[in-house]
Amino acid sequence: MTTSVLVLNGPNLNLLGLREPAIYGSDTLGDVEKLCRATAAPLGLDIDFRQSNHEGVLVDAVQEARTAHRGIVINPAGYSHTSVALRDALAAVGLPVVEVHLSNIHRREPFRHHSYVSAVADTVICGAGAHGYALAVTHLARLLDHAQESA
Ligand SMILES: O=C(O)[C@]1(O)C=C(c2cccc(Sc3ccccc3)c2)[C@@H](O)[C@H](O)C1
Repeated sequence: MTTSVLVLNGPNLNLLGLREPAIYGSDTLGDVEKLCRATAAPLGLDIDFRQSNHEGVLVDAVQEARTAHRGIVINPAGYSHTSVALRDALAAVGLPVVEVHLSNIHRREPFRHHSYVSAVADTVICGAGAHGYALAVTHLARLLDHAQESA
């Protein structure tokens, strides 16, 4: 049975690759999606890859994942630093969560150093660019394998 995971992307990531390549790299979000799918397939994972600029749409996607998916990779983008609602949704669904940031948020402006999501994430990966998504998918598979072992 194939295991399905949600890869959820926050605001403005649909514009990825167009500007600030020194910070976010030159990959587009489409490139990131292809990388996630190529990483997931040999691990027996299916990917539901989504992006929204709207906080409520992201909250709805997290809530839907409770019954539709086994785990979540999330780049909350700007909502990392502001959204208690997104944090609460992730805590409520009780799925394994890997938070990913393309940039090293701890080496940027102070307002980016805190993420509300990190307090409810199992793992946080930041500063590895698009490769961070491959690391996140790989690690989520490991978390799920462990969950199966302990079940
Ligand atoms: O590093 C990240 O992935 C991050 O999550 C992503 C963010 C982000 C914010 C706005 C746009 C983009 S992508 C982009 C960058 C430049 C031009 C167009 C799109 C990413 C930041 O809000 C976060 O602080 C950090």
